[in-house]
Amino acid sequence: MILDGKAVSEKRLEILKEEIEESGLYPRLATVIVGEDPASQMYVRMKHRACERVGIGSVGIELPADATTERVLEAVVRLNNDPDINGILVQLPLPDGVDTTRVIDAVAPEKDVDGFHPCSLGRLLAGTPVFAPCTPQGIMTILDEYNIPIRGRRAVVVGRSIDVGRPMAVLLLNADATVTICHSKTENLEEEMRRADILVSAVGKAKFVGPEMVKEGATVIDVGINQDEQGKLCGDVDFEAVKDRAGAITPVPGGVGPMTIATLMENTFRAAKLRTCDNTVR
Ligand SMILES: NC(=O)C1=CN([C@@H]2O[C@H](COP(=O)(O)OP(=O)(O)OC[C@H]3O[C@@H](n4cnc5c(N)ncnc54)[C@H](OP(=O)(O)O)[C@@H]3O)[C@@H](O)[C@H]2O)C=CC1
Ligand SMILES: Nc1nc(=O)c2c([nH]1)NC[C@@H]1CN(c3ccc(C(=O)N[C@@H](CCC(=O)O)C(=O)O)cc3)C=[N+]21
Repeated sequence: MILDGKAVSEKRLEILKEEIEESGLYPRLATVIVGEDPASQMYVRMKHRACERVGIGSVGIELPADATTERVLEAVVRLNNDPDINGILVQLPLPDGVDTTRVIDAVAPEKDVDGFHPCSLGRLLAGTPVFAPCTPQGIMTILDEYNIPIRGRRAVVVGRSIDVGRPMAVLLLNADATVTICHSKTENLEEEMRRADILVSAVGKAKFVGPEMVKEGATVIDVGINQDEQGKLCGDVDFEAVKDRAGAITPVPGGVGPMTIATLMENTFRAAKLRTCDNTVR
């Protein structure tokens, strides 16, 4: 079975659009992009388009590639203090000269719709999440939409980044999976991966996952965004070789990627609601 993330994202965006309309709120997202990396510019454009579609206002702050950390922090602080802004997203990666940790830490936790602030990650770990990172949260939505059982199942996450691997493992743990996190120092990686009922690959290498790493019938979630030899967009999973062995699998494109953006919209609406109805964040 193909897990159609694109279709799930369309459905969720339609529901969200109605919810926003009914709420009478006008949520607003600010994006911050530093430099002119074409991929980052494309992602930010996609986010702004999604905002428009569901009735979220958006503003884009663009800073030059040679902006200092202080300059980026200044922009973030201004957005923190702007009562018209509910959500702040600093597009990653930042240029080498900018201290990414300081910038992420500067985002007001109640506006941290990306879920990368240590406060958001800590809450997730504590089991009381407010904003979970969009990519792994979007994956949980796909699993839920397709009724893939998680409780008691063995989940293996390959990758331990702050934005994907770690929060993915915690979300699966919070949903009662038995979770293993693998990374570049893992011994017997293939053996670990083959034990997975739910295998999530967030590595960033084309054709990283072959059929020999996948248990028959496993659910395979492909987070990777890579280019193949022809320069075509592809995931971490050798899709053609794995798809018949997997019980369910996400394609690239059309799998996890669209869910990341849909979840960002959901988080931004939640940020707007939080401000009007409670103050549990911070
Ligand atoms: N679809 C979407 O919405 C999104 C897709 N992505 C994509 O997902 C991929 C991963 O992103 P991200 O987590 O940010 O990337 P990072 O580069 O931050 O993390 C990659 C992880 O893979 C691990 N790794 C690298 N090589 C191996 C190996 N040979 N064996 C086992 N583990 C390995 C690394 O281990 P170690 O920690 O030891 O170095 C690291 O933990 C990328 O392709 C990215 O473009 C990212 C965000 C959103
Ligand atoms: N602060 C921050 N937050 C992020 O969430 C963030 C980020 N920085 N930096 C980069 C990564 C990457 N990312 C993707 C979003 C959508 C698709 C997506 O929609 N992809 C489409 C294909 C798009 C195409 O045609 O290239 C798909 O997979 O079907 C992919 C990747 C968010 N990221």
